[in-house]
Amino acid sequence: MKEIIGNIAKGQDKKIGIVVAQFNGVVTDRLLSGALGQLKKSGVKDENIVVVRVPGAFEIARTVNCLAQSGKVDGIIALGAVIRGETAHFTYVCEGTTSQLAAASANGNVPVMFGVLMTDTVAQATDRAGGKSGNKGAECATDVLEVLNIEEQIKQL
Ligand SMILES: Nc1c(NC[C@H](O)[C@H](O)[C@H](O)CO)[nH]c(=O)[nH]c1=O
Ligand SMILES: CC(=O)[C@@H](O)COP(=O)(O)O
Repeated sequence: MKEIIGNIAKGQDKKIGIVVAQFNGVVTDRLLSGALGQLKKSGVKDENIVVVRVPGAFEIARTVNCLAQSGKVDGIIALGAVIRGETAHFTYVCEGTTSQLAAASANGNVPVMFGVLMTDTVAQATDRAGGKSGNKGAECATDVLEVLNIEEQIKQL
């Protein structure tokens, strides 16, 4: 019986793309900082990271697909912060972003980590961007390296 589990220590040669929404930039900048810090801690070289800034969460998926099809990266981290307002817009931004990113990761050329916060309050978002609930960007950095290592091991079966 063979068992495969991801090893993030094997990420040094990987090229990672980060697509980050600028909407709620106070939060998304902290997500980005968490992701960059964890990638560096895991040995990913600075020259192997590309950061693409898009207006809002709804624009992330298209840019993720563009980056995935470019062949320039091995994995992608999608970062954003969608915070509920007064109208139904929140629901449709969340639904559209989630479904498109899920499809991009499942069907695309490279794994895509889902680091788009979807919260009812600013406090919930800041708690998850380096606050008491951790940093979703840092989590995604660990996760993308784990997935890439898993897929390398599968190819060697
Ligand atoms: N309300 C939030 C948005 N809204 C903007 C959309 O994401 C999109 O940029 C616009 O509808 C144009 O297509 N975006 C966020 O990232 N976070 C929000 O809370
Ligand atoms: C998630 C959103 O698009 C939201 O911030 C927009 O706010 P509102 O629903 O009050 O227009």
